[in-house]
Amino acid sequence: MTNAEMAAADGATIKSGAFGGIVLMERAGGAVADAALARFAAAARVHVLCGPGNNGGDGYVAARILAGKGLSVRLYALAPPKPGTDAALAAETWAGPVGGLDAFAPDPADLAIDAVFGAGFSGALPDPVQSALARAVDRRCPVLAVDLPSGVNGDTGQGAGAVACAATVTFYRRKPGHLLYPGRALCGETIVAEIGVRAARPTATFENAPDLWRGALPRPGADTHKYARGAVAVFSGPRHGTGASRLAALAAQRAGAGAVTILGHPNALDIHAAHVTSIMLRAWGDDPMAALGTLKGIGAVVLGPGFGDLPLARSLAAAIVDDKGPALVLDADGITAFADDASGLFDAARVRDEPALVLTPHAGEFARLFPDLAADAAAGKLAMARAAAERAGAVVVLKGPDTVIAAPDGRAAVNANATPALATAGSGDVLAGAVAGLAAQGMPAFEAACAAVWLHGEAGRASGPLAIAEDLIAALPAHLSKLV
Ligand SMILES: NC(=O)C1=CN([C@@H]2O[C@H](COP(=O)(O)OP(=O)(O)OC[C@H]3O[C@@H](n4cnc5c(N)ncnc54)[C@H](O)[C@@H]3O)[C@@H](O)[C@H]2O)[C@@H](O)CC1
Ligand SMILES: Nc1ncnc2c1ncn2[C@@H]1O[C@H](COP(=O)(O)OP(=O)(O)O)[C@@H](O)[C@H]1O
Ligand SMILES: [K+]
Repeated sequence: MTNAEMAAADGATIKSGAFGGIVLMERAGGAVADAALARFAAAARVHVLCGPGNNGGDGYVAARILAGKGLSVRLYALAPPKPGTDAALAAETWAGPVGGLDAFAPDPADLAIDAVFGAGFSGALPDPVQSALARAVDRRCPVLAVDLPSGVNGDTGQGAGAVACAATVTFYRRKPGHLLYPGRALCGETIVAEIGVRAARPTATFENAPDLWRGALPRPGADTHKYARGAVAVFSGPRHGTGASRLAALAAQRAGAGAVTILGHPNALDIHAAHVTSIMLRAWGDDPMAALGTLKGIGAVVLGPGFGDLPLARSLAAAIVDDKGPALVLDADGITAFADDASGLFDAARVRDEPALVLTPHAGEFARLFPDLAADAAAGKLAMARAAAERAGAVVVLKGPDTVIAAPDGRAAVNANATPALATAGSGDVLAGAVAGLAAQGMPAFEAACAAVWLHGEAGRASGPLAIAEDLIAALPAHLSKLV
């Protein structure tokens, strides 16, 4: 849930009359105290740092409960809570002294509870907060964050001045800032406490996980045949650049596509012929555009990996999208080909009722295609991908350690199962092929992209830290077959 979605859920829960905000705050503070007792019961002292908002309110509650359990608790406030708020009510229940943040002097055997800022924070961390948090790090005192490490923006994961916490207790649902970097790394272990919030309405933001797309996975009927099981075409690069397209083609097969064809110049196909067996090869001869005539019956096309010829990539992609042809996964050179002007491609893509274009940029490619969106770094990766998807009429897979998948209808998922094992040449080609393989089997583009990103992450985990792209392909089916 984004901050706004969470605030709406909190508000709706309170408005429903079941219980007031102070009850939610008591439960939130109680969950923080539980986490402190479960993980840091041996702490010599517990230092609770409180801000002026409701995040601070949770801190006052936790401090009271922990003191009641016999722990040695000290409390420091950046500023008193605003009168009339739940936080002010919570602060009244704290009977002990309240120091300023400058009095906070932690030791390694202590625990610090960071209840300075949570979902309501934006902008830059005030100096006294930054220096207090830095003291905890310098003094090797573990920090337990309430909702978010102070300074981390719940919507973007950005957090200048925020420090790495041992654990973070958040409420009801994780926020994008718990999954997007650097926030994800700063949170440490993330604990989600229920506290009784009820969702106001369906949300559009998800952690990418099988529940989101399992129902759309292809399940071939008994009467299927190889073309009905999904036909994919992959455009080859030139003679000395065939590997990337082969990786994509193999990944499409391993994602279950029944018939995969590599299209290319005869020179390039000679090289492919020495490598592949069940993949079909089709030469385009002197007129590459004639290859488009062979796309009849094809469900999804991959264009871009190792392709090389940017003007040709541009012509082919534009023709496929203009003709309302098969789903098109545009990757690598296919994206770069539209760096100067993608508006025609996007106009054609937006005409479709259901998105049939999938763009799979890494950050550098994204900046080529959407320079204005990339320039507004403060907006964060989630907002960037959403804006790009809407503009392009495409599913946008903005890759990286925290890949975001966004659809033109506003849905977006943040992926959290990838490991650095995926940072290996050809890994993106495998992903592009897997998206096409699933899309060709009839999965809607957003679900196909989410599923492929997740399966790619699982394949990386299963293949160990030294995986190469070929290993990822081999590891795709095990994870897919567990889900169908
Ligand atoms: N009913 C609710 O809404 C619940 C809220 N909860 C807690 O409430 C938190 C959200 O509370 P709030 O909305 O009050 O927000 P926060 O407590 O996160 O922060 C808001 C306060 O910080 C100030 N602030 C924001 N940015 C600042 C900056 N750059 N420099 C200096 N001051 C800044 C604001 O003026 C405001 O006083 C959640 O993170 C969670 O911990 C929980 O108690 C559960 C229930
Ligand atoms: N540090 C990382 N942690 C997790 N996943 C990563 C990391 N770095 C890259 N990836 C993933 O690896 C893939 C790399 O794709 P790409 O940059 O297109 O590489 P290539 O062009 O070599 O195939 C993407 O799916 C990306 O999300
Ligand atoms: K906090």
